[in-house]
Amino acid sequence: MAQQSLEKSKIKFLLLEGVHPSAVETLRQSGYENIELHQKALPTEELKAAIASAHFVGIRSRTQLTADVFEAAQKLVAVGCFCIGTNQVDLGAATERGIAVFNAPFSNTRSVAELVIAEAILLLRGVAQKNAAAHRGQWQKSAANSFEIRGKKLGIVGYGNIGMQLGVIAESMGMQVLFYDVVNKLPLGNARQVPSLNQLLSQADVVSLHVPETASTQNMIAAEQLALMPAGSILINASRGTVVDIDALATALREEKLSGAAIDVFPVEPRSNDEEFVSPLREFDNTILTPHIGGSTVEAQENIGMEVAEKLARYSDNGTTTSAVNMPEVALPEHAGSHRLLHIHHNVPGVMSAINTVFSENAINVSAQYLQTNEKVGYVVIDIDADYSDIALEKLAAVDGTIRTRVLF
Ligand SMILES: NC(=O)C1=CN([C@@H]2O[C@H](COP(=O)(O)OP(=O)(O)OC[C@H]3O[C@@H](n4cnc5c(N)ncnc54)[C@H](O)[C@@H]3O)[C@@H](O)[C@H]2O)C=CC1
Ligand SMILES: O=C(O)C(=O)COP(=O)(O)O
Repeated sequence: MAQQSLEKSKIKFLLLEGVHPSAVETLRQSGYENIELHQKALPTEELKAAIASAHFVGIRSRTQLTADVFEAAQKLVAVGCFCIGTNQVDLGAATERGIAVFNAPFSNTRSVAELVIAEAILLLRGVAQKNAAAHRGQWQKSAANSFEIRGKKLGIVGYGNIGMQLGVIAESMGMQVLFYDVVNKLPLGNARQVPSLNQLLSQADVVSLHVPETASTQNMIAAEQLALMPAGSILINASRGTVVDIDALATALREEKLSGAAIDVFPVEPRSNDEEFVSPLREFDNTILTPHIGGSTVEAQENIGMEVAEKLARYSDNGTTTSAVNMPEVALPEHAGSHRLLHIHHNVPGVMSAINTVFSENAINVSAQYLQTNEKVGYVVIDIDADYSDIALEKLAAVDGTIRTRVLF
């Protein structure tokens, strides 16, 4: 597919799921006015209709961008996930179509870590069930089974940006921090990496999950793993709903194996605030259930809005892919005075030499060239004299292995 440079007024941004107004403000400051905003995720058919004319789409965790949806999105250049997780996007399908996907890898980590600390304190004090009882008129003043977090062991599964931040805060409050991760990680403070999930589960008073949704994390915590946890321990999940077998967790709570749980993400989540929340966990007073709000703070959403909108605007303006999750990363200078060709191709032998032949055979002078590849895709950016960009775009689009070309004026 070859795309001509468009005037900014013609470039359409479709922003879904109530992304923060800071995103709109950032896009406007970059000169983009054609912005369609929706406060909710759209049902699939409406999504396909809206995305058909969009060059950029902004989503959060709810909107599923499947291959089928991408098929309807023939003009789409890039996706902005205004969140951390990108599991809701079929990244393979996006890459095959040369659609860059961006996210906000840091902006809501602190919000998640703070929520987890709060939940650990509330659950160790039995506040969830005492609060529920008080709402029913029962007065449960007692110190039985009520503990400080100081000195307790926190087991973090997935020691990435959130897990590490959580560990630092927990340690400053006197907790001992253990973590399990598939990668060897530098432990911050006095945290200690343990070699297996089972070792972590068998000794932690509080287990908190911070892994992404992948095949390896699917039902990572099921009956067998719950059985390893010490009696009276606590499970917190603010990662993805697929990581915990929710029926097994319900059984562990019913059998009073765990003294409580805090769950923010669910295998099936309501599509909007108007839909009923259905879960086997609703019956348990000692379980804090939150509607996927780990990253939903004013601070996080405002920062995410600016961060992801800036990435989309930069990619639109000059082709920069810094921090794209599915494309080779290229940080580009401005290209005043020249036209810029962007070429995304399958990373197979012969494509670069065919591209260079286009310029040598047509006597087109290249003023700058930038290339990055990952195992699947190559991304080359070529600045040339304005007079030659039409012919170069046409010839580049015909090179074998081309996924997408675009020219920027
Ligand atoms: N509840 C909410 O609102 C939010 C939920 N999240 C979720 O939290 C997840 C984690 O976020 P970050 O810490 O920023 O991600 P990250 O990518 O920085 O860290 C994830 C860590 O998990 C590890 N990991 C991956 N597979 C593993 C496995 N099978 N076993 C053990 N460790 C494994 C990785 O090596 C990495 O260290 C996100 O992917 C997202 O799904 C993120 C933000 C808000
Ligand atoms: O950042 C993430 O991965 C989250 O889960 C937050 O999702 P949200 O933007 O609140 O739909």
